[in-house]
Amino acid sequence: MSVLVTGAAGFVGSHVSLALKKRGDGVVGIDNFNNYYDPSLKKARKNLLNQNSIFIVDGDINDSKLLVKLFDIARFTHVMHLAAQAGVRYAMENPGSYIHSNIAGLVTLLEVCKNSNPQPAIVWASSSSVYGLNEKVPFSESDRTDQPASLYAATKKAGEEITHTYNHIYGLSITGLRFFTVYGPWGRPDMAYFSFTRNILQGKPITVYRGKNRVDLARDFTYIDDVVKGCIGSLDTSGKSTGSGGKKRGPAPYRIFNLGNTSPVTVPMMVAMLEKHLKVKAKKNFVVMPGNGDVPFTHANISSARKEFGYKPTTDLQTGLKKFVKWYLSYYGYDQGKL
Ligand SMILES: NC(=O)c1ccc[n+]([C@@H]2O[C@H](COP(=O)([O-])OP(=O)(O)OC[C@H]3O[C@@H](n4cnc5c(N)ncnc54)[C@H](O)[C@@H]3O)[C@@H](O)[C@H]2O)c1
Ligand SMILES: O=C(O)[C@H]1O[C@H](OP(=O)(O)OP(=O)(O)OC[C@H]2O[C@@H](n3ccc(=O)[nH]c3=O)[C@H](O)[C@@H]2O)[C@H](O)[C@@H](O)[C@H]1O
Repeated sequence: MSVLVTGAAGFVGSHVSLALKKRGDGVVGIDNFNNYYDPSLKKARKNLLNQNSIFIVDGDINDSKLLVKLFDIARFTHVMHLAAQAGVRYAMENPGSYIHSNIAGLVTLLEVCKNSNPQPAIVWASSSSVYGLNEKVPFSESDRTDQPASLYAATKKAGEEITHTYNHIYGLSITGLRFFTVYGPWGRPDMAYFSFTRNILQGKPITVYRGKNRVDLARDFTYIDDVVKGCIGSLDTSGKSTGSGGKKRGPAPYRIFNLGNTSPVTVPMMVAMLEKHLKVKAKKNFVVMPGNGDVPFTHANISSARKEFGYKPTTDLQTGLKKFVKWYLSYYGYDQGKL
């Protein structure tokens, strides 16, 4: 297959690009290298991809002319759409960036896909955050998703509805993947496991959020290699888009899958694992979860993805964090000035 990976200099995008290339697929990346977190980490991921003969175009998914050019040259059969403004809490600081990338950028990309020939099949990243404050766990794809707790979640939910209309009207094959708190080597510095590691090594305190009545928060942390397998399984089973030149010729698949780990771990337990691997005790400040878009827990039911493409996560949090810490120390050393 010939795949356009958007957000290829990002955490998940860089891993998926490398895995696709490794098995022989054609891969072209696009990323705008924004400074939501340290762009030098994105550049380092780009260098790694370049060394593996993957080219990343420096551009924005809102640039339709650039996208049309890329589609004309590469005639993509698939799009792995991972470019987005991620992060739950940052939405209160910079709401516009979520609209720019997750809504406007998505529509620009879909418009270009709808008009191209061949019309690609699209697999894109939604989020576990669409389950909002649902209390029934594990979360299944058919559960309600109309009560988002953050603007980030609202834009991902909107993405699910927007992609549905492009499937319905133009016959685009669409697969939305609800990732659950993905972690691992080359990860995102804004995420808790990563920023906690940095602070612990620097001897700085970490803030651990808790629910009311001191209830611990929990996440269905999912290791990057498992998520990559899920992305590739989705691409391989995505079927064909059934339109061309903007005209639908028949029904195309519209699918949504949870890609989680099915074994939630509390945040204090995650911190204890980091302490063990770093061999340093954390200075923990427990704070009641501020009303900033966080949800108390996540837990995926993954039976749909298992049935459809054999998705089966194999890395538990303890093992995955060990691999993350090993990477972190080799990348940053003990010179914490880089972050
Ligand atoms: N990592 C997780 O825990 C997690 C969980 C659920 C969903 N997701 C989703 O998975 C996808 C990948 O997440 P990630 O963790 O790799 O995040 P990331 O921030 O590392 O990667 C996203 C990349 O997209 C790029 N980008 C953002 N806006 C762009 C635009 N307008 N044009 C071009 N490039 C743009 C960024 O520069 C970044 O490199 C995102 O859609 C995210 O919302 C991630
Ligand atoms: O699956 C998703 O859909 C989302 O996954 C991820 O969000 P979250 O699960 O919120 O990850 P993350 O920030 O690492 O916080 C982890 C835990 O640490 C707690 N947390 C966080 C920060 C802090 O300072 N203290 C703290 O206790 C915090 O309360 C939480 O309980 C992605 O970032 C996001 O892009 C989105 O896609």
